Amino acid sequence: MTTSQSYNPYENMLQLLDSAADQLGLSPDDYISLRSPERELTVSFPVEMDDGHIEMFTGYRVQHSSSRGPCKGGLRYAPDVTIDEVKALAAWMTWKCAVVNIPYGGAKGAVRCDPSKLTKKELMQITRRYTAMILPLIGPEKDIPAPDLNTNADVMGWIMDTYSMFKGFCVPGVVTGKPIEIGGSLGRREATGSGVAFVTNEIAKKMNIDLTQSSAAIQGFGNVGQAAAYLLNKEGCRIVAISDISGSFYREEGLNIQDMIEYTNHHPHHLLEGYQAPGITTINNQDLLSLKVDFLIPAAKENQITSENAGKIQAKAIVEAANGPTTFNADTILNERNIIVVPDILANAGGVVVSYFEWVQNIQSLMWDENEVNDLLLKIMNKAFNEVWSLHMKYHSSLRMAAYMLALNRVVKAKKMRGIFP
Ligand SMILES: NC(=O)c1ccc[n+]([C@@H]2O[C@H](COP(=O)([O-])OP(=O)(O)OC[C@H]3O[C@@H](n4cnc5c(N)ncnc54)[C@H](O)[C@@H]3O)[C@@H](O)[C@H]2O)c1
Repeated sequence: MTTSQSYNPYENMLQLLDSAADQLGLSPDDYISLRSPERELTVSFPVEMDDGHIEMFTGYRVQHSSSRGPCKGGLRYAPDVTIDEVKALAAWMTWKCAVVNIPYGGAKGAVRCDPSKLTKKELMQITRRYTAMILPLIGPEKDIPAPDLNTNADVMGWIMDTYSMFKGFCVPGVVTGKPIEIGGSLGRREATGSGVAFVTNEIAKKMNIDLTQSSAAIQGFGNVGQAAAYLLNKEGCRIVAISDISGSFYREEGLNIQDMIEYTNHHPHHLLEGYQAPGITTINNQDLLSLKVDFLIPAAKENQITSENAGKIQAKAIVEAANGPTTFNADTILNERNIIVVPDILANAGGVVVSYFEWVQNIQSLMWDENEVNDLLLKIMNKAFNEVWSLHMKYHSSLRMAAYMLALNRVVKAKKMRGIFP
């Protein structure tokens, strides 16, 4: 990872927000309240570990905006997560939900912990206690968590159960990304990757790149990276490089994605660590980012494409599957170098769109089939992509700026219609 000492994701988000507001000709009064989150909660709590000792954990839940509906956003587990990271991620959720025009605001949560060093029981205790601590903030009408880095359907199931125990009845709509058996939606697990594959297809068409003759490098091989790799590969794109936290794997003729997914399924921490196959070489994680490919897909975490490595990128387009992988300064360099960036708030919105479908099914006690889910997902992603593209053409702006303008305009309109309380 390229870590610039001064990098602050929230500052990064504010720079973009101010630029978009400027382009839209908004006055500070129109959007000043969007420069700060509506609510921030920091919690500290003890957990009895398997060996009997007590360990303290810190968690966060930040609600950036509820102007367009209940707050919505993932929960991440990471040892180095900061409140500014969570604040930025919460704001990105507000913009993302507005870009795809679903009736949510933005939120995000985190617990400072390293799941690779925890047993399943410890992870469950942490999740249950964290849920209890943030209980007053969450609920189907208030704020609905979902999976993010290092969290998954199991974690969502424990949150749903803990919340339901406090309420005294089953409340599936309190989280999305749950196991199917307890109210999860068909298609949710692959949804973010499906959206990434969809926008990669669309941008390929705009760039006159034949997807079946194209190549891609993917950083990150978790929930999102795996689904994106699988779907793009299925459509004929050659995935030449994939990395995870354990290393990067390269094969010019293309990697066997199914084999790699199966390998991670059997690894205790779902990693590619030790993966071997004919023709595969290992490369440096940084070198993956500068490979000569059609599409570079960062699907790991924020702050990966920085002013230090943006000049070395050789991909024709970057499709941001991760949240915030590109810094503000790196974005300027990429624009100057005419490298197209499909921004995170559009590219990875498939997950929250199907989370929305899951919530709709939960509150109506309905179950949609997978085709219904996928058809509606593609319809929404298609509309959002075209709206962003139209603004990009109209204002000769980057796709990121166009997406921010689309989102900000929607949120500001909602705020104006509601007025200021009291
Ligand atoms: N899960 C979702 O539905 C969803 C939706 C929208 C956006 N996102 C974003 O997508 C990104 C990935 O989320 P996820 O749910 O797939 O997480 P995950 O924990 O399932 O996977 C993350 C992957 O990134 C790898 N990784 C971490 N640091 C790395 C590094 N320095 N170099 C290379 N690989 C590294 C990990 O080993 C893992 O393979 C995050 O930015 C997340 O916020 C996720």
